[in-house]
Amino acid sequence: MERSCPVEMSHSVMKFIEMSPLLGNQEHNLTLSWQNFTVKVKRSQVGHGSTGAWLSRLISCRNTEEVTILENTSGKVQSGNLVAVMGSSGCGKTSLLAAVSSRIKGTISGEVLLCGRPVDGSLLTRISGFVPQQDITVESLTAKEHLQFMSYIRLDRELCDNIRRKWVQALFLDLNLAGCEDTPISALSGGERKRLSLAVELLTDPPLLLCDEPTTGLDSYNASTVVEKLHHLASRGKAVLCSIHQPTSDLLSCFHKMILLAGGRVAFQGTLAQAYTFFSNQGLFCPPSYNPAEFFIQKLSVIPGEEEASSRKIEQLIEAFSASEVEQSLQLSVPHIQTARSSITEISNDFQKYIKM
Ligand SMILES: Nc1ncnc2c1ncn2[C@@H]1O[C@H](COP(=O)(O)OP(=O)(O)OP(=O)(O)O)[C@@H](O)[C@H]1O
Repeated sequence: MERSCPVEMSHSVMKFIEMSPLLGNQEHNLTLSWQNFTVKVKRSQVGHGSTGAWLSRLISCRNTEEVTILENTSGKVQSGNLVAVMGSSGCGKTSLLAAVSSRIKGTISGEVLLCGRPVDGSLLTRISGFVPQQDITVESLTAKEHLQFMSYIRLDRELCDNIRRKWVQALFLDLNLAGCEDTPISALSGGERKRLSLAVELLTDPPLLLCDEPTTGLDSYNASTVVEKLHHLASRGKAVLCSIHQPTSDLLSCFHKMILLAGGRVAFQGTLAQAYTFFSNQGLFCPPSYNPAEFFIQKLSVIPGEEEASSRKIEQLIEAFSASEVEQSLQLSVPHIQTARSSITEISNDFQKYIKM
C-alpha cells in the first residue's frame, strides 16, 4: 500500500525536504581530518613451505599476525573539494577510505576529527556515503527497482511515496541515468553501474562521500563521466575522497588535491602543482609529455628485482614530505578543538544538521 503524505510531517521528513539540495548548492562547511592515524589488522598466517601450508589448511589451525596497513597517516578533505587517493596496488587506498569513515575492523590509533572535533565512529558512518569498488546488487532488478528498493532501506520510513519517487527520479536525472531506468542491472554498462552505486549513496544526500576506485574497469569516456560527476558534487558543497588507479592527465586535473600513499604511509598530499614542485625538489622531474599520476606512482612503487634500493628511495621521499613546507602548513591548517568525543547521541546541532535519517 502506498504511503501518502500525512498532514503533520515528522521532523526528520521535514528536514529531508528542506535539505534536499542535491540539484542546487549545499552550503556545508565540513572538514574531515585524521591525525597520526594507524590501523592494524589481524591476518591469517599460513605456514611457509608446502608441508606447513598443507598442514595448516588440513587442521584449519592458522596463526594470526597483526599487520599495520596504515601507519601514522594524517590528512584532510573539506567541503567543496574532490581529493584523489593514489598509489600502487596494496598501498592502502581502500583501507584509508574505510578507516577514516569508521568502516574497518582493527586496532586503530590516532584521531578522526570533524571540523576539528574528535568524533565517534557511528556519527562518521551516518554522515558519509561509501561507494565500494564492487557493488552487491540483485542483477535481475531494473536500475529503478534497485534504487527504489534501496530508498526503502536507506530513507526514513515516514517519508511518503510521492517524495520518495521524486527523489529517486531526481537522482536518475542528476546522474544521467534517466535512459536506463528500466534496464536490468545485469545489462547496464560499467559506467552506468558505477553511477547507479553512486546514486544509492546519494539517497541520503551525505555531505561526505567516499568512493573506492570508481573508475576501475571503465573505458576513458565512462571514467571521465564518473569523475566529472564527483567533481560536480564537490563543487556543490560535498567533501569527496576518492581512490583512483593512475588517472589520465585530464582526469587528474578534475581533482582539487591528491594524497599519495606508499606502504600505508603518506608520501605526499597537496595540489598537482605542489606535487610537481615537491618531486622536482627531490630531483624527480616529470617529463612534460608524461602522465603525472603514473610518474608519481611509479616513483612510489617497489620495483621487482630492486626491492631494497626502491624501498630506500620511497623511505627518503616519505621523510622529505613529512619535513616539507606543504606538510607543515597542512598540519597547521587542521584545527583541533579539545573537546570530549562527540557521539551520535550527544552531537551538537552543528553535526545534527548533516544527518538525514
Ligand atoms: N582486513 C584485512 N586483513 C588483512 N590484510 C588486509 C586487510 N585489509 C587490507 N589488508 C592489506 O592491507 C594492504 C592495503 O590494502 P588496500 O586494499 O587498502 O590496498 P589498495 O591500495 O586499495 O589496493 P588496490 O589498489 O589493489 O585495491 C594490502 O596489503 C592488503 O592485503
